[in-house]
Amino acid sequence: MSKVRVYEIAKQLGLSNKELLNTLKEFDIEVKNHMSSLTDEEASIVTEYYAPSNGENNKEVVDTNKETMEIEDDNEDLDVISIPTNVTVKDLAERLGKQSSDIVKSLMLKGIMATANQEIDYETASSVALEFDFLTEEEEEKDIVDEFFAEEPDDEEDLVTRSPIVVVMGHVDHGKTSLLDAIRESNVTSREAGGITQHIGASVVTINDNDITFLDTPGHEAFTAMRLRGAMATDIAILVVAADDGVMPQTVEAINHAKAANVQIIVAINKIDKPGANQDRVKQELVEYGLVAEDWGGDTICVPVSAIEKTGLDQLLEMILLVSEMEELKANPNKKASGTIVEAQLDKGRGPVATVLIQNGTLKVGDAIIAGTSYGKIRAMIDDKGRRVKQAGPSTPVEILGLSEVPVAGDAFYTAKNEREARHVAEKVIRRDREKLIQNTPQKVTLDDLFSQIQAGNMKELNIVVKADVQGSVEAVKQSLVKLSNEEVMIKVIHGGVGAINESDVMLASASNAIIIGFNVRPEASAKTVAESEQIDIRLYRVIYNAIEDIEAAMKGMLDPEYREKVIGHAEVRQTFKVSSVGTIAGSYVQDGKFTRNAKVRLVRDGIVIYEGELESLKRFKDDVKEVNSGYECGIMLSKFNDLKEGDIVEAYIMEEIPR
Ligand SMILES: Nc1nc2c(ncn2[C@@H]2O[C@H](COP(=O)(O)OP(=O)(O)OP(=O)(O)O)[C@@H](O)[C@H]2O)c(=O)[nH]1
Repeated sequence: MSKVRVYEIAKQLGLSNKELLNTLKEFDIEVKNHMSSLTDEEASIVTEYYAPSNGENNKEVVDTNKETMEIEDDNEDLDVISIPTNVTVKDLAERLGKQSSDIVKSLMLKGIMATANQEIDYETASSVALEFDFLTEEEEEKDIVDEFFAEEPDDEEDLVTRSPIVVVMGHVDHGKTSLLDAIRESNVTSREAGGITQHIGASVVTINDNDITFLDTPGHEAFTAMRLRGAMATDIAILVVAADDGVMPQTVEAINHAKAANVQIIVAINKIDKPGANQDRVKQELVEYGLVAEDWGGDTICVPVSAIEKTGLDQLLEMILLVSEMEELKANPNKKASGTIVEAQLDKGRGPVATVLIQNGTLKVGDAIIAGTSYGKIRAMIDDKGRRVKQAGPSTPVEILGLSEVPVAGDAFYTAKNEREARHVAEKVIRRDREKLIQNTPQKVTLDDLFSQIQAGNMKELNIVVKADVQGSVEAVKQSLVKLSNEEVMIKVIHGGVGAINESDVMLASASNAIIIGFNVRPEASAKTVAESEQIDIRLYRVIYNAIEDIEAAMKGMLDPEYREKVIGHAEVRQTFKVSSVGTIAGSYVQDGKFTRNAKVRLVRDGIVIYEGELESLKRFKDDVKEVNSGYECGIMLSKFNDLKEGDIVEAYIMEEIPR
């Protein structure tokens, strides 16, 4: 029985595939799509249906039928390609082996204007393909991003032991950097001369033929930043505690961070060479935090060391190996590599440079990788000893060149089949990120919507710019704010400075999606304009406590100021008159907005607020008035404040209810 395809008959009858498919349905002829075949009998049913009723035309129908069958023979030569439900003109062109311009032209003839990057639907794509003698079938829809990132579990027999990845944490000045340096140096001298360590963000130390990978950035901040991005790149945390100082606030933080991340802790009791060193006190204090030393009956390994005198280092390294052996750290070196970006920056000469830590598989020069929205083919790889390498296996850190842009530290990286796939996935990720952003973050972060953003998982880091009248306040605010960080959101003061809030503060806030907090300072006029257009939340306070309270409340979704101040005008003091028994009257000029008698006011001198209160009186010439508009002069007296000077700015504001 000969067969003919639906689209062929549609073409013969001058119908769209859809129309014909509908008709077939009416005749109860079951077909899946326009690629489906019809029997002669089925074909003649529809051709007859569409044929004019006179005899001549009937003959034509028969002829048509014949011609259709001839076409079928031609079909044997036609290639079939699969295309997705929605395909870009460019992608279709690639699949057809044509130029995008050929497709654009063909679409144009159909009355469809489309650019190379525009998507067209399956029907349209299919009709274009036909013109280039290609039959199409619809590709099953798959989320290529999900599919790409879905990792296949490894078979037990493919797994081999890998070396541990270690981070050093502890309180400031307890010797994290010194200890790392000492470990690296002692390791270098044990090798032949010339093995100079290259700073790539992580380094490999060898002891008794076993490797240990150390992340170079000490401290739990970097570690937590990575963890917040979902990267779990460390196996063991070395908690450095100075024997002369004991457990301090950041020691406790480090313990908590390591515990939260389920990372094994090894305690290095450092500075044992110092006269005030007291190891027992350290062990005693650690008990409070659930770390009981082995010689005290617990299971926490404590190693006494001196980074300065380089004692205890080998023992520490051996303990790391012991713990990693117990942990049975494994990976499969025989597959495409995946891991974490440890560090990344833009190098003037070499372009985007990133240090990656391979966690599974083997990375090779020439591999195409994707990390966040960055992708590319690896041009070169350099290890921590500064040597060029061709490939790197699990637990190895290498610096790589060849990425399209600088990835974010903490991002995971994956290997693609080729550069084309890497680009394709990156583009999809970018598009998806953008859609997500548009969907979930209609605007920049504000304290009012902080809670909902945290809940939606969009906010993992609240960036803050702090401006204050004196350096002391900047520091105080910084410290108290950072302490508010919790499991869900990390508060980061990205910039702190003295003086009025200026345009560059706002630009910085905009670029880093930050909010601005000001203490006893005001935004400059230009900063305000930019802040409005960029939708940057600027919060002004006179008391640090209030700021802490607000942010804390916002993080819990309980921010309550139902009123928000609205600045209604500014006036510049041009002349002052002292009137005995009354006080100082400021002859002022309303620069913008207006002044109303019942408005609240603040006096700003060089961007610093020096008074906040009420208007004592508002006059035009000798008369009391209810309001003065911009462009007019007026006399202003402040309630219980007389220290007005020429050039001061009086800001008028009202408290306005904000709709929730
Ligand atoms: N006596 C003695 N001093 C040490 C030892 N280890 C570090 N120090 C000193 O302690 C100070 C702080 O050491 P760092 O290595 O900078 O400490 P850190 O923990 O990395 O400090 P931050 O990076 O600022 O958090 C330096 O002056 C070191 O010389 C030690 O074993 N013995």
